[in-house]
Amino acid sequence: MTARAFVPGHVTGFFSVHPDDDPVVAGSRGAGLALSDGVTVGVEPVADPSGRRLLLNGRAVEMPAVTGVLDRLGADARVTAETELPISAGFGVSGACALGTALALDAETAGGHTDRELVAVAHASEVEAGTGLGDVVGQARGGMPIRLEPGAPPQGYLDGLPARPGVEYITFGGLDTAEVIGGDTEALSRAGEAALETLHDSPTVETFVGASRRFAREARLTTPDVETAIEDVQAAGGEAAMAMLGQTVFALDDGLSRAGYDARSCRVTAGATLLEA
Ligand SMILES: Nc1ncnc2c1ncn2[C@@H]1O[C@H](COP(=O)(O)OP(=O)(O)OP(=O)(O)O)[C@@H](O)[C@H]1O
Ligand SMILES: CC(C)(CO)[C@@H](O)C(=O)[O-]
Repeated sequence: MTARAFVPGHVTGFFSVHPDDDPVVAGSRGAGLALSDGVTVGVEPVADPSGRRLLLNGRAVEMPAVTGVLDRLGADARVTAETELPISAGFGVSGACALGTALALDAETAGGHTDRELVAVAHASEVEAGTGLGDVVGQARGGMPIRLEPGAPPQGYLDGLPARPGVEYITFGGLDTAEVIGGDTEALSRAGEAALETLHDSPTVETFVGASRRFAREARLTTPDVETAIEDVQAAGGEAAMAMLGQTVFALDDGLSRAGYDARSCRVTAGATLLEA
């Protein structure tokens, strides 16, 4: 029997970058959505490092965030990840694989870690890999996480919006997260901090989407396809913004399909959890 965990996809609407020498403390502030479209991760312990594999939708891939989790937990395993989400398109698939591996591995090996410790292991591995800063803590919390302080708890501190809206999304292509967060992030972070202030002053779903839309433009991250889709959704009376960090647009409720797009539909959902055997 292999232990399995479900980790929601996580779309960040806006963020600021907060580096630190300690990868548990480093991270981002910002806000996002945990989605019912996510990643189901199974682990099967193996005898030694030569047996380590990550199969993503059946294909052998490299994901340093997952390798980091195995290293930190001192374990060797064959990891299988199944997802309907696009990779590198702003859904935190690597964070989901890291967190799912940590949760399932602990269950499989009766490893004796607490939730908080496993979240810290996955967060630190994701930060070191350079593939995310805030997805893991958002995926662990679920709902509409607001990351008030960067890093994994107890340094990191989250609140959230209690709303659970329907969400649609469409992807026009990927963006290299490591390239963006490894580059000059000063202007981006200023825009992210301003967006967090805006949401703090008016903590509603509509403010979240509006502040995210403004952030994407101020940070100069939108592409022509993304801009057009956002404008089309607004013209049809809906609310949409860009998913960080991908060429992806998300909309509230049926905003994209009402604007004529062939979008995928899901919901805001609860945080990561082990699945029944
Ligand atoms: N087919 C693939 N395309 C892109 N990346 C892949 C693929 N297979 C495996 N990977 C690995 O998956 C990880 C993708 O991380 P990346 O941060 O770009 O995307 P993500 O986790 O889906 O989320 P986000 O876009 O929200 O940052 C990398 O570690 C990369 O090496
Ligand atoms: C950097 C990031 C946008 C990548 O998905 C995310 O991890 C976040 O919000 O910190």
